[in-house]
Amino acid sequence: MDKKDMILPSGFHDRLPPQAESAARLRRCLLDILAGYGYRRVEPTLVENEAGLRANMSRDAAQKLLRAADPLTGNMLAMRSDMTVQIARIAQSLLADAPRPLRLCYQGTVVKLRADQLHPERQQTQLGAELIGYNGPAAAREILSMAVEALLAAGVNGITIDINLPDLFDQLAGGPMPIEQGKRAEVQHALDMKDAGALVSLGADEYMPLLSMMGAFEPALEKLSTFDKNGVMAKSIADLRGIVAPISSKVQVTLDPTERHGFEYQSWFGFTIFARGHNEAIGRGGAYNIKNASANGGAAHDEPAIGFSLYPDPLFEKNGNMGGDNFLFLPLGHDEIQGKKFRENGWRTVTALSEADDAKKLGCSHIFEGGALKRV
Ligand SMILES: N[C@@H](Cc1c[nH]c[nH+]1)C(=O)O
Repeated sequence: MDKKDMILPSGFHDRLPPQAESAARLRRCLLDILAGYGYRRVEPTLVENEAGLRANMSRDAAQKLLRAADPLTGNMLAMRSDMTVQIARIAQSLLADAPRPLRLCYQGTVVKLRADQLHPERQQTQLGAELIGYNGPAAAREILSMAVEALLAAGVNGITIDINLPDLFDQLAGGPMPIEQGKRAEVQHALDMKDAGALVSLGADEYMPLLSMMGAFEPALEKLSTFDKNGVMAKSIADLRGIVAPISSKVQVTLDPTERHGFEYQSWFGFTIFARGHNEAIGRGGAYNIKNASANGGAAHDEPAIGFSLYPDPLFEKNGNMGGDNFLFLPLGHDEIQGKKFRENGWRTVTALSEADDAKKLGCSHIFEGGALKRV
């Protein structure tokens, strides 16, 4: 094989020991917490028909799919870039008749078409949970608590949860603080950019206070309730307090009501997860509605759902402890029964296959010699 053919495409990397093992341990630990909360595991396919995958995706996200024509059928195929939309498809088709609320969890690799400077990786691990059939405050509380518990169990430090209200602007603009339809996209963009000048020039001064409402959760929520003169958000504000209560002493919680970055389909509630030492978010979640898929013979109505996805790869890279203190070299002619016992007791045995094998070179910490365990 030509050496240059062995170079991987940009944005793709193999994971080697010890990171690959640390990654497996971390995934197991996160998934065990989700399983403990009654979330059943699903394994969606890596590749789907592009049209099916797009059905629950925004146009923007669909444009970032890595596609290829299927030589068997000529159909356009795509690799998944977000497993949440696959869970939505499964909930509406194969599991349309399963009782609600339906709790599912998943873990797998997702791929995107392009990398950018901020996100150089095109292949990522995605791991998460989705609760389908109800997305009110009680569901939000469960999902958020579970995400935090999983990350804490996995030893992630310095967690910050940023709470967002992705459809807040739509709610206000279509209700108590009207903005004419034709102008909404521009005002929304000004809010997204946190651009006070643009808000003024668009005549949306009323919305200015929203820009300064980000920060520590309680004070920011207090500001939001002062801003909410007519009390239209009073219930949502009380709900948010209830949702955050179980995690507020365990992690840092912030509020950024107008932030929508990365929320492709979430509705009344969203959150972004950060961990100390990582500039990029390590997870995201929120409430959304699964579009009616009755045309495929599935459920005949939109379904509320809520969930979260973690992107734990950066955590693996930092957890690269070789963990090599239990590698035991078994020389030629050792007792195989004894070897089995060692494995049962947690040793990882490396069996000599020829005289040339060397315990030290093979990374072993111990050797079983003359009936005794010795350090290498
Ligand atoms: N899959 C979404 C997060 C999410 C899961 N469930 C609801 N929202 C993302 O990666 O951005």
